Amino acid sequence: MSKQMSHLDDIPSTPGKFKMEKSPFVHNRLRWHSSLAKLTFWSFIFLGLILIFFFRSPSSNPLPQDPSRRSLRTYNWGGPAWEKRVRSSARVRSHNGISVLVTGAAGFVGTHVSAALKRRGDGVLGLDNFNDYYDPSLKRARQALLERSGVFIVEGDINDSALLRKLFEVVAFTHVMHLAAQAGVRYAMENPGSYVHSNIAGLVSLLEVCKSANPQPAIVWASSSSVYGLNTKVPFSEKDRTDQPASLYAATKKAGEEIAHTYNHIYGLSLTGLRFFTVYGPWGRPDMAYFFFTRDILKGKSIPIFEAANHGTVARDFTYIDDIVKGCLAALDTAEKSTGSGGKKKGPAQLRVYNLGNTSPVPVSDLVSILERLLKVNAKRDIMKLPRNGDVQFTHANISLAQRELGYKPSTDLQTGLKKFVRWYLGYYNGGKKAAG
Ligand SMILES: O=C(O)[C@H]1O[C@H](OP(=O)(O)OP(=O)(O)OC[C@H]2O[C@@H](n3ccc(=O)[nH]c3=O)[C@H](O)[C@@H]2O)[C@H](O)[C@@H](O)[C@H]1O
Repeated sequence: MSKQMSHLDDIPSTPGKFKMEKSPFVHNRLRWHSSLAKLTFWSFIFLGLILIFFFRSPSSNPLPQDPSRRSLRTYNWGGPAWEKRVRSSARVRSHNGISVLVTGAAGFVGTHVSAALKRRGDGVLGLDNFNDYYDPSLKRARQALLERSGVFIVEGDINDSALLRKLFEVVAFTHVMHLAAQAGVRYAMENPGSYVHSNIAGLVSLLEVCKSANPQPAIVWASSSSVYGLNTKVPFSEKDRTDQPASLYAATKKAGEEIAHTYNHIYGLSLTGLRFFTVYGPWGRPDMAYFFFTRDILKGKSIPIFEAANHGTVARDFTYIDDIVKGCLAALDTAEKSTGSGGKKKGPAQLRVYNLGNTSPVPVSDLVSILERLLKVNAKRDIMKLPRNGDVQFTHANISLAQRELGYKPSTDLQTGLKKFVRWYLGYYNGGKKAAG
């Protein structure tokens, strides 16, 4: 009995399914068949699970656990009709105009820059992956807006090198305005992979294609004020250290600046990084404080207002979108040509970094007071300690370099800019009745 028990214990089966025989041969065969049946059964289950996962997955990305895969959908592109739209959108319509590929064109800054370029007769082609970091319907509305002015946005990811190569095959872009990125300082703790995917891998993917393009385009791209990290000397100057980022977002933007240096050095790509300081305005990003404060004040929800240690003020050098757009266009207009060709450097090329800020930081509590006045609603203020999740206490740009070399001169104060934002917000969300998501 005890022997039989030990055999039974050996057989990985549901009791009662097998009639146990005494013969060791029959017994062994049974064991063999049973193991085979088990193996087949589990193989089918395993295969089934793989297939279910595969078909539920929006792409065949081999990194299914990677949270950044959100944006790696498969996109439809190519074909004669598609190429025609690409060409027509990128066609220069003014004397001395430039032809620009704008990545992140359905984003906040991307939409405004694309529209401004198109208005002055430049050729503009947009590229955007329409990911769902925030409400994609807002991105679709921006797309519709651009479409009406003749800007086509290709749906695709900057990590798709085949798509990028195709775009450069169809159009000889003179410039790339690279604004596609994973933004937001606090979200980096929730989804770090998406920052590496867009801000590092995506940037390299784009630069790889640009370096091989013939002619190579000049590239202007969005860095961030967050590269100044924990610096305490203000205002922040381009000469200051940028080696103590407070968030992974900041670290990826800083990495971008170093990557830009490398591509400039090895391949002769002309590269200009713009350090944006908390850009706000109509068609803005719902993940930013001024935007969701507006939504929550209107809803009567309390809003968390951060405060530094010992009731220290948290402040930002809020910069209005129209000023940023002027800075972007000036950077494109002053960008020198890349010097390489066929993937080889032919001579030194331009490498620049500029602060694009407003030079007048405003405490976050003042931002809330302005919103209260504009919305005619009192906010329910929930003062809380500045969390250690990526935020820095203050930002303040020294813009003298951009002033000197780009003619950059911001002219919109926070009160005026927020007035325009609130007007847009109330119109877009139907008088505040349809709240932002
Ligand atoms: O310049 C940049 O490079 C970055 O600007 C922006 O980051 P930030 O300056 O952090 O903007 P934003 O989140 O609107 O917080 C504004 C203020 O509200 C405070 N804040 C925020 C949230 C909250 O719940 N409470 C609060 O007080 C908060 O402490 C802060 O003082 C872009 O999002 C980022 O993508 C990048 O481009």
